Amino acid sequence: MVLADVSKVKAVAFDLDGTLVDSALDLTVAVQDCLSELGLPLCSEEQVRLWIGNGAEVLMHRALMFATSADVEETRLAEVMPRFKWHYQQNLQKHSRLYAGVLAVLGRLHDSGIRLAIVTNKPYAFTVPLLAGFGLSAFFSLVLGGDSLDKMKPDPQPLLHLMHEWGLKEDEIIMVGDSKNDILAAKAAGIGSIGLTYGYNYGEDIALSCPNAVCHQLNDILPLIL
Ligand SMILES: O=C(O)COP(=O)(O)O
Ligand SMILES: [Mg+2]
Repeated sequence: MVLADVSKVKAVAFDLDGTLVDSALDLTVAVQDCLSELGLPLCSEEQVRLWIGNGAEVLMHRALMFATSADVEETRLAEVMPRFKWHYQQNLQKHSRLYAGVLAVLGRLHDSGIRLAIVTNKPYAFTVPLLAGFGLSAFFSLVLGGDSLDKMKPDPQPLLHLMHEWGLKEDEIIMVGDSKNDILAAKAAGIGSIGLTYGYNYGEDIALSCPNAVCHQLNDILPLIL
């Protein structure tokens, strides 16, 4: 590593999907329910894993493009989104699972006095119940969804907002995530990042985005931060 001076790190911004929660199967089921209602061909979980990363609307846009083999009008997407949201809300947590070590790692950081935030591209309305359902709410004093501000990752806006809210300098916070959007957002905000290899990153190697460190399991971030 790596991070310039870990002794300065006071806060960690965590990504959610592909970092703390493996949510791909529940997202797949919601996408498939929508496609099925529309009489369109279904997609696979493998495909959905490649489409996750830019929020629910882009996910559904990619699914519709695949299923219709055509570009998707904004109006069509706007009609479908309420159905996607309805389906996903029914089964936010049916198949989703925490990745190995999540509770222990968050507990350790929290107990060490590190402030924790969620900075996800997942819509806020799904993020809050999912965190609650997995017993994670108490770890996070700030939760930003993909629709909480004007812009989402890879734009730095959510991270800059968090740093402003908590009065943090660039070397006092790091971003931990599975996607190049997390690493790009961190770089644009001027902060360090740790890339995780087990999540969803459009089928690409997270190392190609040049995070400050790459970890294969969440547990491995602890010695880099504490
Ligand atoms: O919902 C998405 O597309 C990605 O969510 P994430 O930012 O938590 O990975
Ligand atoms: Mg992610």
